[in-house]
Amino acid sequence: MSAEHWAEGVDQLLAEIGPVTGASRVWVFQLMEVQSNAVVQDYVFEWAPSEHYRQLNQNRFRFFSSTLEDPVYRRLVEERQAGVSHDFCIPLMPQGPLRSDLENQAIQSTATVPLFFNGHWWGTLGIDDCERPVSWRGPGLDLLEAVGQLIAAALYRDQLNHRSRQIELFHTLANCGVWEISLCNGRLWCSQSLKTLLGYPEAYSRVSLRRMLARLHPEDRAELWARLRALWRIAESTQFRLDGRLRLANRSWIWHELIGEIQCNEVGQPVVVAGLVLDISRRKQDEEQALAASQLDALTGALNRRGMAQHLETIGPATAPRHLILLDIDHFKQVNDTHGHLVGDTLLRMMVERLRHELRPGDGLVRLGGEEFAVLTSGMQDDQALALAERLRRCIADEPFVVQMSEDEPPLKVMMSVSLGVAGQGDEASQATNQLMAQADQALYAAKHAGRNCVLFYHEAIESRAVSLDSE
Ligand SMILES: Nc1nc2c(ncn2[C@@H]2O[C@H](COP(=O)(O)OP(=O)(O)OP(=O)(O)O)[C@@H](O)[C@H]2O)c(=O)[nH]1
Repeated sequence: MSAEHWAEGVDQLLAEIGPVTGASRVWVFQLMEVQSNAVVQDYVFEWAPSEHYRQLNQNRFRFFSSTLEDPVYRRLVEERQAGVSHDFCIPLMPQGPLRSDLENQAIQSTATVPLFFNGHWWGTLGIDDCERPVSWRGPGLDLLEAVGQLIAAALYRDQLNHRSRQIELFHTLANCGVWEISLCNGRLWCSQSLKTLLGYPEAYSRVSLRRMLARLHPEDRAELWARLRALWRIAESTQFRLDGRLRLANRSWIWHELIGEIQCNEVGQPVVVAGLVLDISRRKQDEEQALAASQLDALTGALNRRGMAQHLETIGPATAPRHLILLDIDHFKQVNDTHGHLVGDTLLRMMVERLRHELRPGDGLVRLGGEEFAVLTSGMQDDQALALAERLRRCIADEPFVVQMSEDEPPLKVMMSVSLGVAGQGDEASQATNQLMAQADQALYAAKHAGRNCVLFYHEAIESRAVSLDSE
């Protein structure tokens, strides 16, 4: 009987034994509920040689309830629950409700076999003969019992198939695999979905633990061992979670969460480690994007102060001279006052674009706030940093910004300029960033003082400021 088409299989089976027995009807009732004074059943399968004998579609057999008030019927039910088969030749039955009920259905003889599933009475397989008052005991009942066992086996297989389909579906939907390692013999078992994920063919019999661990990123493998060793010492059933990168069939490293449980035997010895592997690449991507976004200025896309701290951490303690260029837009208030804040915002964005073009990928462009920016560079000599600052000044001042706010209005041409102060860390790699910032700020202040739209290096700034203070 095909387990995939369990119901069709039962229909076919009934249709095969029906003609062989010459019966008027072969049927299956499914038990719904045994109440204190009644049994509720449903008529679920039927074979009959002609329409005349059909009962399945009659409304009275839909979830029909049979009372247990009749002691004969009550005993019949108790015996069915105990797995007993029955056969009745109706004219030979004692008078009573059961006989009347069978006579009302024009049954002359009948045989029934209880169907068991998971140790419980699941339903009843029956055969009715409306023409012959014969005894079904012997080969007839034996055949019915064999068929009953086939149906129960098919039911069981169907449920197992159903469960394994559900589990595989769950694995697929949840993007997860299941594994289990026996600590007694080091054997690994893994689910079909995990094998597929790792690129093993469906029929592959066993993935070795060594191969599986080789798929885990070396850093994460070390972390896994450290965790397991720590848990080992506690020696009690306990769970752990670890984010790790798995190398998949396509050789890409994909973030997964390993959720495992150490199971101990009765004397507290770890015997099994089992768990799940969940694809968390989407979550990791979202986290990385959120982190990156939290380090960027929302208006211009330049780094914000948090991003600047991260950038400084990434380049580490400077091995090569590091420079900080502070840049402040000249008379930006006037720009806002003349053209409005929206135009001001657009100009800020366009300005950042222009500055980016002059920078190398490793340089950090930071919006410190308002119309003040910083550029962090490393690997340059003082004169190179000064030249870069000068290029930055020119890229803003030399060309007007063309702003098209709406299609109905002509484009605006806005000239802008910036003042810049540069400070260098020189060979003193230990110089703190805020000290560098303070020096660049002094240079910027001096550049503003010197008439704006110019670049001053920290030392020059001091001198020029001294000169200008002298002349004041
Ligand atoms: N459109 C716009 N304007 C901003 C933003 N942040 C700050 N500003 C404006 O930038 C202007 C800064 O003005 P000030 O500090 O007086 O400086 P300034 O007019 O550029 O003059 P100097 O720096 O002395 O050359 C103010 O009008 C702020 O409103 C922003 O995000 N968008």
